[in-house]
Amino acid sequence: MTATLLDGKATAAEIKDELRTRVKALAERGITPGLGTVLVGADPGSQAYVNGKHRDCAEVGIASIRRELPADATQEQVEQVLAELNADPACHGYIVQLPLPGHLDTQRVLELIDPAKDADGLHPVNLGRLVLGYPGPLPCTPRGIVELLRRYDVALSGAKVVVVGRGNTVGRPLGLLLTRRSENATVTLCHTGTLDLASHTRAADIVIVAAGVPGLLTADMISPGAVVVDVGITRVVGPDGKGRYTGDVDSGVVEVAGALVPMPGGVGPMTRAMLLTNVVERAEQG
Ligand SMILES: Nc1nc2c(c(=O)[nH]1)N[C@@H](CN(C=O)c1ccc(C(=O)N[C@@H](CCC(=O)O)C(=O)O)cc1)CN2
Repeated sequence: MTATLLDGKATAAEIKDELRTRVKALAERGITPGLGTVLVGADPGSQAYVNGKHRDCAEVGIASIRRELPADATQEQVEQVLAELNADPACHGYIVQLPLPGHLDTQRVLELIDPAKDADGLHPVNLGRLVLGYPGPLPCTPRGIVELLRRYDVALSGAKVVVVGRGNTVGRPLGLLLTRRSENATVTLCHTGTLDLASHTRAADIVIVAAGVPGLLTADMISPGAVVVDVGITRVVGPDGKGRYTGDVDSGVVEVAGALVPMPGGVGPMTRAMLLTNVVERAEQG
């Protein structure tokens, strides 16, 4: 068996088309949605991701608001930028690109984002809303995974899903999303303390790996026909000395799985599309 690839890039393009229509409808009401980004320092990876977010904005008609600070910016300077974005009516949502330089208090910075403008959906208030089942912006990566599976008609209701990884950005909120009544999946959340990981993944209909451990999930760890989602993205240096990104799913899995969300071209593009969706939704709410 060779798995069907679930194409996050094509699906994200489809979502961007839909967003363009919604942005035009907003323009008729005199509203231009605006996404802000806060980048501290000059890490090339972070710069590339922020540039990508602004390219996405331009593609769908969202206004870009860029704030850039030097790597040695003080906590106060960063907090001042957040206060400005919180007060700016043209900014419907914004993100602080992570990771921040080590001398900054990341938790405090993230807590200063106005929860109503939290385009990443990671503010403690919004994660709390997710726990309670209240409406609010959803974390982009978990939302992107659920949306991709939905658009490919992967049945979630009643499915046994194993999520590997308990991080606050992906694993934990994903478990919450998948167990909502609307998704209705049965979720096992595995992590570094899980004994005999393979006994869990082998019993699953869907395995979602967000552990940040290259090649963690191998073909012998899944049941034939299972749906596998690779959320891992780790930078490794090859024998040629060149850097590249690798996922958490070993290349042999494609021969056993029924469907595979690959890395690259799977979850990453969906995450970007969900960021735009959060901003457009916020603008639609007025
Ligand atoms: N505030 C945030 N910071 C960070 C986030 C985030 O969601 N919010 N996530 C990552 C970086 N990131 C977006 O910021 C991001 C990473 C990777 C991709 C992506 O599309 N990856 C490609 C593969 C890699 C490549 O070709 O460059 C893929 O999966 O196809 C998008 C966004 C950390 N910081």
